[in-house]
Amino acid sequence: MRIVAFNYRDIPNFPQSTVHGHAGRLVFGTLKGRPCVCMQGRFHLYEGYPIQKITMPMRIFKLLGVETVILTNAAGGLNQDYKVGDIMIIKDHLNMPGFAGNNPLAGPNEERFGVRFPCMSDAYDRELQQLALDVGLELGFSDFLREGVYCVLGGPSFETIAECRMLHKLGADAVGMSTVHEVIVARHCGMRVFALSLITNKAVMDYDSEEKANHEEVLQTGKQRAEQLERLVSTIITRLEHNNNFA
Ligand SMILES: O=P(O)(O)O[C@H]1O[C@H](CO)[C@@H](O)[C@H]1O
Ligand code: HPA
Repeated sequence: MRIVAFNYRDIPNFPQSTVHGHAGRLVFGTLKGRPCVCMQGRFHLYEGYPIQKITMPMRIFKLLGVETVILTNAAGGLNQDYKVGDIMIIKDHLNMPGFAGNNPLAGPNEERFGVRFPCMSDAYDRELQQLALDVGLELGFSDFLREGVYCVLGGPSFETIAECRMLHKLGADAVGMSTVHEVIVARHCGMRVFALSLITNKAVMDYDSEEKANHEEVLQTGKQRAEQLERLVSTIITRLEHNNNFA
């Protein structure tokens, strides 16, 4: 397989990755014969970037002709049935920064990308969710494959116990600091979206608990499930309709 990779620092106006574990490269290649572009590292609000900068890659992908975006993230499990290592197909989201007016589409609307008031009730493509469930079953992943609601916060501090309890009551199954802004911009410009959370740690919900959320555990769980996540995503891609480019 031939790949061509660009360091983010060599791409004019591209943000830089500042998070440990994010390589900071844009990689072009083929996955099982399908052309794709892959971000090795994304951007977060807590890095200090304006929300429009965080999501700029989505519009670049649109201009490159990408039709389907596949997003993955690490997240803390709020749903008490979830275990560390579970993979959650995201079926919906809670956009907490958005409640406070921090939405990547705020400001003048870019009409060449999409409408002023885009619908978000269909943000996560239902056919792709079903495809992921089918592929998960085939691969023998059903025991650790879930479907749920992802909630984004600004970070970088992890949540307090009271915050975790509140988010769970509001209907969130997992919490993280990314993805939702990218989804909003990708949907605004009409790309299909599929997203997965790897439950890297359990959100602490109990004052008697000795557990503490930490980035090392997040990275470690990511490494442990990397191979299965790769198989799941690459098999999903092979089943996408022909001529469907993706990021
Ligand atoms: O959402 P991704 O980028 O996968 O990473 C998650 O893990 C980091 C915290 O450990 C935060 O960046 C959080 O958003
Ligand atoms: N909270 C927020 N973001 C996260 C977590 C968490 O517990 N785990 C990985 N990213």
